[in-house]
Amino acid sequence: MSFLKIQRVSKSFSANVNVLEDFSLQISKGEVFSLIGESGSGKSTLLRIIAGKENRDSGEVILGEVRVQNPKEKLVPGYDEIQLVYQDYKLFPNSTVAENIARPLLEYDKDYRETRLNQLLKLLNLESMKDKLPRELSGGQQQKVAIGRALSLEPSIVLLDEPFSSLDTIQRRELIVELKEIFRELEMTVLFVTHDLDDALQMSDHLVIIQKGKIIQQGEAEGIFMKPKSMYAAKLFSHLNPVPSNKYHYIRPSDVELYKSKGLRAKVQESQYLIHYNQLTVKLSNGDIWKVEDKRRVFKSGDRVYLKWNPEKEIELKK
Ligand SMILES: Nc1ncnc2c1ncn2[C@@H]1O[C@H](COP(=O)(O)OP(=O)(O)OP(=O)(O)O)[C@@H](O)[C@H]1O
Repeated sequence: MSFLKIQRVSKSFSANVNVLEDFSLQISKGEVFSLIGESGSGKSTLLRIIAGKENRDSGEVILGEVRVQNPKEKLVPGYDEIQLVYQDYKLFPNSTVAENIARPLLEYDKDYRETRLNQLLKLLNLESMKDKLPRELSGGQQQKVAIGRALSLEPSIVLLDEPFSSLDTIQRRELIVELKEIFRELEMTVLFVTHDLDDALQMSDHLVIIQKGKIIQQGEAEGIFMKPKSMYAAKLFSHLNPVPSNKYHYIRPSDVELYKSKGLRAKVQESQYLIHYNQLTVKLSNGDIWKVEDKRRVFKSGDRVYLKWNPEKEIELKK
């Protein structure tokens, strides 16, 4: 049964430009969804609307049994049970890790506050750092403290708005893996917004792809990879090579095999060393430029190469 229901939400900031258009999405309790879309596609606006921090023009957001009210309908906008964490979520610089995490609990009784704080420090593996100040921590640890603060009020949903984009790739990957485990343990419902497909996949198999304020596809990542419904969804995963014999068909570089004779003839224009293969830019006799993967690293610029692929791997895209 759906826990978060977003029903036909629309929002515009200026006339004739809808940032969100008739947007609907449902998430069950304990599910983690990754929402991916390019800059300006309406991701942050959506999260702010879900959190009750931005007025929607129409539509409803329901969490459990509760209708999320617009800020204009509420004296204090937002809800304790819906926590939004974003990139420049500021920690209090002169407060310790423990004080930062427990800050939202100041009105609760001392015993509960201490028990909850200790639970969170343990969960987030921050016990040894509880007396440190934010500036003594790495960027990843600081973001964990921010997540700890968001979790302190025992929210029923956490909305993450690119909270890791200031971290380097290694820190980011490690933090995502760690948080994923924590969310699983807490059976937390999470909506993670990013523009990076790798980050999205690290966090969850369930992708929601948005473009210009509308969902263009959602579901398991593998299904979208195999059967993307649009060029944008397809290209999130890899480059696409146009198949010469059918103007609606494309083949991914990883599905093309390379031979020294027999197949579709092409000439290597460039070879780029990448971690798992050399990426070749090749030119077909019809002038098309393809990207293919030379996994054995044998072809050089200027070489002839012959290409073959399984037609079942071709992706059909009509638009
Ligand atoms: N308060 C606002 N006033 C006017 N326009 C706004 C406001 N907030 C967002 N917008 C506009 O709405 C559109 C969507 O913005 P939003 O921040 O939701 O996108 P996003 O997908 O989160 O982008 P990014 O990945 O760059 O953060 C943008 O064109 C933005 O300029």
